Amino acid sequence: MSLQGKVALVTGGAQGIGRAVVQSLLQNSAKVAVVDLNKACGEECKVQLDTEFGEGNCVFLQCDVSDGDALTDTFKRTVDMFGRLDIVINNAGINNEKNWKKTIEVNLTSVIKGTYLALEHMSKEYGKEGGTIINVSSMAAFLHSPHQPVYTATKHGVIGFTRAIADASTQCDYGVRINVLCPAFVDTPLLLSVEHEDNMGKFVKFKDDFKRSMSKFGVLKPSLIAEGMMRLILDSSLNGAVMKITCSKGIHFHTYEPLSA
Ligand SMILES: NC(=O)C1=CN([C@@H]2O[C@H](COP(=O)(O)OP(=O)(O)OC[C@H]3O[C@@H](n4cnc5c(N)ncnc54)[C@H](O)[C@@H]3O)[C@@H](O)[C@H]2O)C=CC1
Ligand SMILES: CCCCCC(=O)CC/C=C/C=C/C=C/[C@@H](O)[C@@H](O)CCCC(=O)O
Repeated sequence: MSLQGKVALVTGGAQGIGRAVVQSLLQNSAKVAVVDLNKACGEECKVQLDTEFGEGNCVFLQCDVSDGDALTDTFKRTVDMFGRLDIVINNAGINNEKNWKKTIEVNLTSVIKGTYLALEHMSKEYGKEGGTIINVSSMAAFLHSPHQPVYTATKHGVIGFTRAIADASTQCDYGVRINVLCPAFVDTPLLLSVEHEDNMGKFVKFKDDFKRSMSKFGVLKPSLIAEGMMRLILDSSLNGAVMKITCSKGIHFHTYEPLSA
């Protein structure tokens, strides 16, 4: 499967799930813009990726995705540098129940903004050639964890927004497929946030329940999430799909009952 000639932008690409996805994209010969707030981690990531895949195939762009103007500029810089845009992964996310407004900005508002920017650069509506967008939600959208009410709300929002805009893409012939990916627990630095009052606020008292939940459901490897992501990128039949990845069922899709009158 070759993505030769394709250009991808991955938010939160410097570590965790985003980084695993960046590696898969490079392995499949895409050019990649690694977009992340963390400058040190992004620069270290770029050095390692250059060593593994050769210089000129990826770029690190520091950006806070919750800053709309900065995100707009980052998309423009990617297209200026690589000449086009074909794949956008809105992946950056945080777990912060204490600063819950920030959680909404990063996990939901920036996904909406990132989708609209992606459409400006890829949609036939704007005279572009089409492409594909994947928004990262979570299995938290299918549970109602008492330990993460706002995180959970943002992940529900990402699914609702993605399914609606995917329908708009079909109806208005954007030529862009838009899908959503919902992983269960994944072995990344994000999981450490449950230990900290700065992240969890008053819900930190539930940290042991959280850990029991991780033991019960298991913890996935980032490489499996990247595998799911590649399926969403390459399967041209998928639009508005809700991919779930869990230890018990692996990569599979959520099905919705058709609405009756
Ligand atoms: N790790 C897990 O168990 C699960 C994670 N997810 C979701 O997957 C996505 C990625 O999570 P992980 O890789 O686990 O997290 P992580 O914390 O390991 O990596 C997230 C990356 O996003 C970057 N980031 C954070 N805020 C940013 C901002 N404002 N602007 C730009 N970059 C920013 C961080 O610097 C970091 O490099 C998130 O949306 C998360 O909610 C979903 C389900 C499970
Ligand atoms: C520390 C904060 C980060 C939050 C991490 C998450 O977003 C992960 C939330 C994970 C929930 C995992 C649930 C897993 C459930 C499954 O094993 C299964 O029982 C659910 C039903 C399967 C299905 O419907 O496909």
